[in-house]
Amino acid sequence: MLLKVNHLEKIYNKNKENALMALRDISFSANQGEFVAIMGESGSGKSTLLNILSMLDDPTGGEVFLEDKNILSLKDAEKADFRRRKLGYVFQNFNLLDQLTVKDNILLPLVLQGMKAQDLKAPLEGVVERLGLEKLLTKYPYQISGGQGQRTAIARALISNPKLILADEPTGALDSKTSEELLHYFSIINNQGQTILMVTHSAKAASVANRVLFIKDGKIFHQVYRGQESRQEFMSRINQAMTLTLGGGHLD
Ligand SMILES: Nc1ncnc2c1ncn2[C@@H]1O[C@H](COP(=O)(O)OP(=O)(O)OP(=O)(O)O)[C@@H](O)[C@H]1O
Repeated sequence: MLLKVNHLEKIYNKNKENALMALRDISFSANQGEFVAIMGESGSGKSTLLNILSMLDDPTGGEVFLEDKNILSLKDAEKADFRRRKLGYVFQNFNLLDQLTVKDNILLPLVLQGMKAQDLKAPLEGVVERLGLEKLLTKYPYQISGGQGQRTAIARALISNPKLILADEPTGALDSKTSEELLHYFSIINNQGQTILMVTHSAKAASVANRVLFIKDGKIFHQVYRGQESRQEFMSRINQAMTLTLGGGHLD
């Protein structure tokens, strides 16, 4: 088991008048190599969950294990190091730095880890080849398209060879053609063994995952597995499950 989440609870402003329970009893796990999508309506707790898994925020209860390590028990210095080595991030707005070239953006996580210049070449070449970025390396983020920016962001997420990639609405700012391109790359890296956890509003995006978790009112309401279904079949099942999740229906 790569990731194990046990009874996660998050109460914002705990013990205050305006306390709000954003996550109430979230438990799930993910195997190495799985591609899990997380869906749920606005305010259901998706970002809260992702922030906790990203180690940017602490829960008020529960446990998170990554490779059998309880990430919530780490001290701050260990936490920063663990995040850099084990996790990769892809955000909706890419978060590329405009003052750095594509190449330097991709290398940033390794530079922050303190890796020596001569050790950067091999990992750079690996991700550049996987994502077809050879011709873009000397360009700046404002000189490339949205899809190219998102591919750069994936390369940056992959370069430290993370155990888990966390993606927050990665197609949110892309048109449908570019979204498909991004999802195609996600599928490729997943087929190569990369574990991915992706929050999305889009059934189309979720349909490239192996499994979709539906969150409602801070709890996991339902999950669907793709199995042997075609992407189209899986997408229609995701849409049905989404309707039930939104409509407050009961599931068997
Ligand atoms: N820092 C915070 N302080 C207090 N309440 C918060 C905070 N962040 C989120 N919340 C509340 O927690 C609940 C869950 O929010 P969250 O952002 O996790 O939902 P979401 O599913 O990601 O929504 P969206 O799809 O709109 O991004 C919401 O009711 C939200 O208002």
